[in-house]
Amino acid sequence: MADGKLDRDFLRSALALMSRTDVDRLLFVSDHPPSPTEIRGRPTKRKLVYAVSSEGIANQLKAKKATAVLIPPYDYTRIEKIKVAVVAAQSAGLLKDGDTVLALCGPGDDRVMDTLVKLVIGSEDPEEKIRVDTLGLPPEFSSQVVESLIHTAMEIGAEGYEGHAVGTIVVIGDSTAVMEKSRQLILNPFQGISEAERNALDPPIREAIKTFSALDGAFIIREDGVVMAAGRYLLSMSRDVKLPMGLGARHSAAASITAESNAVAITVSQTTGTVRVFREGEIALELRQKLRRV
Ligand SMILES: Nc1ncnc2c1ncn2[C@@H]1O[C@H](COP(=O)(O)OP(=O)(O)OP(=O)(O)O)[C@@H](O)[C@H]1O
Repeated sequence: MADGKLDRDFLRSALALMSRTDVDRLLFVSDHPPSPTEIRGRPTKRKLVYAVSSEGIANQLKAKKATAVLIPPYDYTRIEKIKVAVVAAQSAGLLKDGDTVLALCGPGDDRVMDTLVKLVIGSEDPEEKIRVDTLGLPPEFSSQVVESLIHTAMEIGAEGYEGHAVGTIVVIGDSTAVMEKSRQLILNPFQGISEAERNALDPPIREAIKTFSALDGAFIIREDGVVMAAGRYLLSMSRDVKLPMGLGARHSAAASITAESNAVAITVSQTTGTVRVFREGEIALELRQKLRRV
């Protein structure tokens, strides 16, 4: 049976592994950072990256010269939380291909850490269950745009719209081709708004995306975050896609558009709330929810 001492020893052992030269980063995925006494004197604390779900905690850590990234505050499984934290750290430029990362997290509110995962960024090993590396975005993409839209998708999956589960597709990049391969289903709510005022990097625009996710059709977004349209029906029906059984028209349309263009598509399943990122006709990242709130 676990007791407090075992938990403390587990944490200490994980922190001790950080000092190995073949470990590049330790991702500490929790809103409860270890106490200063646990960290004090560890020469390798610069390898520590905290992934926290509140801006307040992130700011406190940054004030202490620690490195912190923000992840959405939803109750995902441990592995999903680690995946999101890795995406956030990658997008902040804290991880690079080939880095060996240890990620620590726990269940629920993460007071007790009980899971330690080792992963290599960019590894193609099919045995590796965490495939965040395969996102491998082309250089024209802003990882900040993609990451913030993944977070928005997770919020849509967790919260829905006014208590109802909703699903949606967000297509990012290669927007001229994507517009050609889609048609308008409803009036485009973003039409007539200047480019500067419809960028998904702005929180109010992401809020608008959450609201409009209740409408039918897909969002089309340029690499730099400018929202080109909402309510688009994707016309692509590529045979060149790999989809697991059980996924329907929405996921197939998202996979197809990425097979037929250089775009990336993020889907939120209305049925399960699962967020998937598609690239080149395949799922590159899958984030399942532990508990649905709607
Ligand atoms: N080609 C398309 N372009 C844009 N939206 C689409 C397209 N095809 C389907 N959808 C949207 O997906 C919705 C759900 O379709 P379906 O149930 O077949 O998808 P699914 O892949 O099983 O996804 P979910 O898990 O959300 O149910 C449709 O009502 C429609 O709003």
